[in-house]
Amino acid sequence: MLKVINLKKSYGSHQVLKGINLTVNTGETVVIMGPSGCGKSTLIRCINRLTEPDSGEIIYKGIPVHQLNEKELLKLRKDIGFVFQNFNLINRLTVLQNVMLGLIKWGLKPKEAEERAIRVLEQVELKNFIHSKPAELSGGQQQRVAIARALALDPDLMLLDEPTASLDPILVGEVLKVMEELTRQKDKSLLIVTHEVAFARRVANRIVLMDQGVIVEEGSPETIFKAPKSWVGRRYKEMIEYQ
Ligand SMILES: Nc1ncnc2c1ncn2[C@@H]1O[C@H](COP(=O)(O)OP(=O)(O)OP(=O)(O)O)[C@@H](O)[C@H]1O
Repeated sequence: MLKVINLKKSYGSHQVLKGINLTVNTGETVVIMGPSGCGKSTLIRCINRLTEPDSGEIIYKGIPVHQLNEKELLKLRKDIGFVFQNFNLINRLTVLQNVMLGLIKWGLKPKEAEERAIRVLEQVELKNFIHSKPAELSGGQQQRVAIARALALDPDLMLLDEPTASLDPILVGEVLKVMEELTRQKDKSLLIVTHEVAFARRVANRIVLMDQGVIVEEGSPETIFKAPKSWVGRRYKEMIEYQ
């Protein structure tokens, strides 16, 4: 589904990604973890070129994403959903309109777009809020709208960049629950950046640990959390034991 080869990115003299190699298979849930500032967000944003990598290859379903022009990229982003840390909803539109917007842009008739939007909003348990404005919702609800918006386009790959990072701890669970549902859809591949260790252990097929711009370890949750090889892995093992 996705293959990243020797991806590099620098900001000035700071090399944030130092040659990342990563694959995500069809239907797989891959979780990226690592200390703050190690390059997780930069990596996930480079995959659909919200951030431009300096060099390396990104191959999605055989398409060389690193070589696409703007127009081709827009088309690709329909098939690769992205959920940001801070929701990025449009405040003057209702929840329903926020979800419908992308569908209409992609050519659905308003009626079809509305039906599809309502269906995905039901899926994230927000049916009763479709006519609310984002500002009237809690952070957890807003993030679920953002997930619904990405889901509505029926992407084969979803990239989620710390979707619970800006939430009150009490609201984190409701978003994790929706994400866990997504991992059960066998036709969708997920690449998730998160600090939620217990969640990662439960849903990941594979965990990728990063430190200072490199992948230091990857493997199944059992391997990583039972017998980690890297210091990052050992830290997460301690966190699990402490919980
Ligand atoms: N647009 C930018 N300009 C300059 N430096 C940047 C930019 N974006 C990220 N960086 C730097 O790149 C490094 C990696 O950032 P990144 O956001 O990828 O880390 P992260 O692992 O996702 O961290 P966190 O878990 O805190 O979100 C950091 O040192 C950050 O300051």
